[in-house]
Amino acid sequence: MMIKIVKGDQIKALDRLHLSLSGQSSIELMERAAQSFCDWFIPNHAQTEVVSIWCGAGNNGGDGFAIARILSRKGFTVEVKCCFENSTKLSDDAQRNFERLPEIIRVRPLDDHVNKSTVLIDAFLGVGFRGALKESAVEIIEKMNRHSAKKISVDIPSGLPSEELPSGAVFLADVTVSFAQPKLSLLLPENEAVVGELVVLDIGVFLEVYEGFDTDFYYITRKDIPEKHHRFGRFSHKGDFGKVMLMGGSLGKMGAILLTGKSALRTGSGLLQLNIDKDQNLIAQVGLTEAMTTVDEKPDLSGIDALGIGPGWGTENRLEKLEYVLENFSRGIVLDADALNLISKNEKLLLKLPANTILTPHLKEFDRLVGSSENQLERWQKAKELAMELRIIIVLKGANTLINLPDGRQLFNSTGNHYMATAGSGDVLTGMITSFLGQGYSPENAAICGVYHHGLAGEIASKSKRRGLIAGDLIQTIPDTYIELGIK
Ligand SMILES: NC(=O)C1=CN([C@@H]2O[C@H](COP(=O)(O)OP(=O)(O)OC[C@H]3O[C@@H](n4cnc5c(N)ncnc54)[C@H](OP(=O)(O)O)[C@@H]3O)[C@@H](O)[C@H]2O)[C@@H](O)CC1
Ligand SMILES: Nc1ncnc2c1ncn2[C@@H]1O[C@H](COP(=O)(O)OP(=O)(O)O)[C@@H](O)[C@H]1O
Ligand SMILES: [K+]
Repeated sequence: MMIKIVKGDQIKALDRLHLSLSGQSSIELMERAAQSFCDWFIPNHAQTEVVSIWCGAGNNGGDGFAIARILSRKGFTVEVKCCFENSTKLSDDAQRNFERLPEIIRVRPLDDHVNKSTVLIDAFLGVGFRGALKESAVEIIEKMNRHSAKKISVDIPSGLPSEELPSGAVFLADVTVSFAQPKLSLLLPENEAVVGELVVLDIGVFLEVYEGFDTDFYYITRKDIPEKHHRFGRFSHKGDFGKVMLMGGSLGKMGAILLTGKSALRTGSGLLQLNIDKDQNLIAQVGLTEAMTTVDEKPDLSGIDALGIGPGWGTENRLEKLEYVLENFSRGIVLDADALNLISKNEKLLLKLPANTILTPHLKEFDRLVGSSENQLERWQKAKELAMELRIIIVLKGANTLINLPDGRQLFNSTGNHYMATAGSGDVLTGMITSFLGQGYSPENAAICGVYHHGLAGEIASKSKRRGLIAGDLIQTIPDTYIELGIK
């Protein structure tokens, strides 16, 4: 069961369902949210001198009061800024946490001046924000934005609607710490300057409660992954781990297909065959000693469990070969890079794609396939429609890669970071997804596991490599992702 991205105006109903199933009270859930926030905050902000928490009258403000109490008890100097006229306006749970503020915390009324703080926490407006901002709220948001402190939003930046772009003043966060599930607007690239870094914290909402909510958007988390993996036994042999063929590379671009090949092997493929141009054979054989090569225009596809096509391939004189493959192989295909560009130039190929073919376009490749979009919401919609129409899987790459399934579900990935925006990173992903297909995973699970492990490899590798991360580091780190997830 995967977390759904429930709409902002349904979150109250989601909470109620969780509370009735879990027997928890709403104030306990708020405490859990505040505690999760502090568990994330404390190790990351040990040097902070003053934390200024701007609290509204609703439950977002309630979270802020609870966070203030917890941080103060942990030794932080905390001040609370009241972003409401008087405390009679507070929601019940906000009121209770307001009353529990320790005396040591300085509580400043709306019109009071604010200290120079090192961190400003925005607990003014959360998912309860509706309609146009009141003038008084605009002023508060502008005041917060003028502050030079590091800015962190609780749940969602104040003034940002849950599913759209902001239409007026909005808090500009360096980091947004969202509870239970990311709100859809936090995943829009257009909102990057508003949201900053995105952190999503598990606050223990029961997975069962998501079932009744109507949305096609899901969020892939760590919990979803282990059960999707195959188990291999003591007597497993290399045939069980699958035989994959990769087609790609061309003069000057052999690196791409070698990266894809190494990635497939590191992901666990038992046998790898590279189908490359004859004059590049030596490079392939030397570059990847574990692989076999073929140079046939129409290679023998019998016995192949999965095919990955496109990295470094070029589009010149490839059409016939791609048609040959699409007509003669349907066991599991991943199309990337130049295979996608070839389709863009020959749209009729789209109709030849076997059901469940996996396409892995980045935004530009996707736009070349279907035409440009005004914004990301429109692009997501087009990806969903195309996946449904052709019964294929479209992996729309980027931060929070979106997997579009033939049944209309759209799954956002939660792993990865911007250090992965480096040449060849996509080639590595193609190798991983093809490898999982070859190991007998369903196309849906191959896409999910590929995307999740790829992002996780990026997270692990970037701990020591940061902006020096290269695609080869991702490949070397793939085995660590299995260790991290406890998968044998
Ligand atoms: N499971 C979870 O996710 C959990 C969620 N939790 C937390 O609850 C939060 C949601 O709380 P919520 O529903 O009380 O609403 P919230 O965001 O505080 O906003 C209400 C305030 O906004 C104001 N306001 C509204 N529109 C406005 C406008 N246009 N212009 C100006 N003001 C406007 C409105 O004022 P009013 O209109 O009533 O005068 C009222 O004061 C959620 O984001 C998360 O932080 C956790 O505690 C527990 C687990
Ligand atoms: N900012 C980012 N956050 C997370 N992942 C990213 C980010 N930028 C790129 N990636 C990932 O890196 C990969 C880049 O793929 P692609 O653009 O095809 O690279 P290349 O063509 O160089 O191989 C994709 O899997 C994408 O999801
Ligand atoms: K907020």
